[in-house]
Amino acid sequence: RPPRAAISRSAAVAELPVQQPAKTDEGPIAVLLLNLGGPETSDDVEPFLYNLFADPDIIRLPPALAGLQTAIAWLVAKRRAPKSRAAYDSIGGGSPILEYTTQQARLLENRLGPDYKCYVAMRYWHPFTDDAVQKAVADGCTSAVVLPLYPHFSISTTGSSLRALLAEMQAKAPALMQRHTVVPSWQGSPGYVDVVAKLVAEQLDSLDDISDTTTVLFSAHGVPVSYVEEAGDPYKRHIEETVAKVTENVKRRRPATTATFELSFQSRVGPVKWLEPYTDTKLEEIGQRGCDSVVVVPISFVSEHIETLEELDIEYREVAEEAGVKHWRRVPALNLDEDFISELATQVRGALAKPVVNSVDACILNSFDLTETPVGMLPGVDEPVEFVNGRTMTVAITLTILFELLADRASVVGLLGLPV
Ligand SMILES: C=CC1=C(C)c2cc3[nH]c(cc4nc(cc5[nH]c(cc1n2)c(C)c5CCC(=O)O)C(CCC(=O)O)=C4C)c(C)c3C=C
Ligand SMILES: [Fe+2]
Repeated sequence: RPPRAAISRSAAVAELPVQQPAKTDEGPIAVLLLNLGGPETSDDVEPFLYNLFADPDIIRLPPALAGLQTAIAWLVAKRRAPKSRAAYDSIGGGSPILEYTTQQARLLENRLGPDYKCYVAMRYWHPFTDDAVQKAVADGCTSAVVLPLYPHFSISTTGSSLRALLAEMQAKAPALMQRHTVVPSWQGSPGYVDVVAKLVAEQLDSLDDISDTTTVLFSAHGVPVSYVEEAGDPYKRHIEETVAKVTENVKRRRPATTATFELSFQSRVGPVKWLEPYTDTKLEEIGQRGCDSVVVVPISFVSEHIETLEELDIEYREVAEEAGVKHWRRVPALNLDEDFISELATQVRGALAKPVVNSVDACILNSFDLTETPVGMLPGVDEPVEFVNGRTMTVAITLTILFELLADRASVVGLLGLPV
């Protein structure tokens, strides 16, 4: 993959929009809030996982295996579903991500006023990107601001969502295609840093009379190391920027604090190497070195969901306590915090005051070229890929069932390096 400076807009998208979105007599400005989505019920878990693993920006297969993407997604979703379902069951059967995102959209719309309408566009579960775009068109919106609810750019999150959005706008929303601007990432925005620091300081205060050996542990969702080292994903750099700025801000707010500040990565899936240190290993180390209190900060998430409510609050809390941590605090996600909603409004208004950044440029700014054939897709137009996928799916399902019958399947997924 070429270094960032070498990537330029391809001729195919040279005519993409440079028009600033604006309220027109025809309709309000759409604010498209991009997020991942999550299953609402136990029955949704497997199809949700299928949608996620069928995304070539999530499982980046070598070109030789590209035609197997859907079959592999089917296999991996099927195998992961029981574990995943149990996790969702432990937090009430589904993810609260839609509820929080819908409320965030409503509060943001109130904050922005009548010239704007906010729409939730989820990547892997309802309401999908196409639902959001269709709604905006039906409401008469002729321009849009695209705001990913991911402060840090990753190929696997914002990149993937922008790919889906671009395809949808190109096919069905020419006006929005002509007139949209994107906030590519907002990892260092003063308003964002400030609201996270405020929430961290509140948790530190709750430990004031109890402990003087506190570690503030920022825990970010991980990505495979290959995303950063081979594909040039800026995600790790973005996370590190936020952590440095929040740490500085907390120290300014609480100059007497003796806490130490560290970073780790959670939610690893599958056998490949992900960004390290892993949060569970880090928590063990913190307990073992005699630190008796920990403040965990879910740094890459803007609302509560499975990774905060189950992985951090249940699984990792237990790991920490077994390692000797006596006082566990978890900073809430940003959720409906008023300062956070103000920050979202600042991002929308800021985007309108700056030169237009269309979906392709937003990715190029982050070393990711949306106009290239995604890894995991065959070069060329979509149809042959679909055709190959359909055929190979049948063959692969048959092979999989044979494998299931004849072998320990862990060795099958291990061989392919797939997530389960
Ligand atoms: C916030 C940043 C996120 C990054 C980066 C990310 C990368 C990434 N995720 C997976 C695999 C899974 N993610 C799952 C759920 C999930 N992930 C994020 C965020 C990021 N993912 C969110 C907001 C959610 C939704 C949570 C919910 O409440 O529903 C899941 C499903 C849950 C599970 O079974 O663990 C999987 C699987 C990969 C492979 C990846 C990078 C390549
Ligand atoms: Fe994830």
